[in-house]
Amino acid sequence: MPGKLIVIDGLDGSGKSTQSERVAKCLRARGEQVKLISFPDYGEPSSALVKMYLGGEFSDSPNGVNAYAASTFYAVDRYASFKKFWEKEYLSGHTILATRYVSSNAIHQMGKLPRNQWDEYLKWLDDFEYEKLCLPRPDQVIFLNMSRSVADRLIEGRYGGDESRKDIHEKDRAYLQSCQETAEYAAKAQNWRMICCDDGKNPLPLEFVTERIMEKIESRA
Ligand SMILES: Cc1cn([C@H]2C[C@H](O)[C@@H](COP(=O)(O)OP(=O)(O)O)O2)c(=O)[nH]c1=O
Repeated sequence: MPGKLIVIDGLDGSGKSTQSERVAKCLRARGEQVKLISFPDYGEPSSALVKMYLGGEFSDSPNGVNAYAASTFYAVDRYASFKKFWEKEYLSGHTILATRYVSSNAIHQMGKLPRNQWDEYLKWLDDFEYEKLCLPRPDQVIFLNMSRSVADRLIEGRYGGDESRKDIHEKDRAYLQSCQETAEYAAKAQNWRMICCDDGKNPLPLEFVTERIMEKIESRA
């Protein structure tokens, strides 16, 4: 029997990786066999097109690469990761905890399209990644919701003010702002669980957010 696939997603700078590691620890402490995966899979050659895109080799602006083209770069990277690194564990009942997944395409690519094409895009994405590529559907998507201003500060801290280290998404504030809107739209359409991660000024304590995530995971059934 396949295991569980739980996705932790969120906007850039929302603390996904930190929380995924903390949640993996909690699940392991409960005796679950957990494999932690993360997308893009930067350490693997399958992420080459994603790196070219984020590095600005196709265009300086996210909008210079259309939503469908960019989505396929990420989807192919996911496919390679699934086949090489977690298909067996997933099929033999392990819990797979993914930092970002198909949901990230909805959040970060859909906004390149006019709003009246968002439903069509979500339908295409679902069909392409889950039906055609046969990637497993998540049992649960948990979205870490962090105000743009707080996330921006965390991103700045990460790069120490060095603009050149940011990818084309991180450099574009208007684009990042539009991702908040697409995330809220997709979360509603696809029944993601939203967790608020800041008090409007500062991030909430890590332990508090981890507890909220664990509550969502436990109340899944
Ligand atoms: C996994 C994934 C990421 N993305 C975007 C989100 C990010 O802006 C960018 C790189 O992801 P990531 O390195 O996770 O960004 P960060 O560490 O800043 O949170 O790629 C997609 O557009 N589609 C996807 O499927």
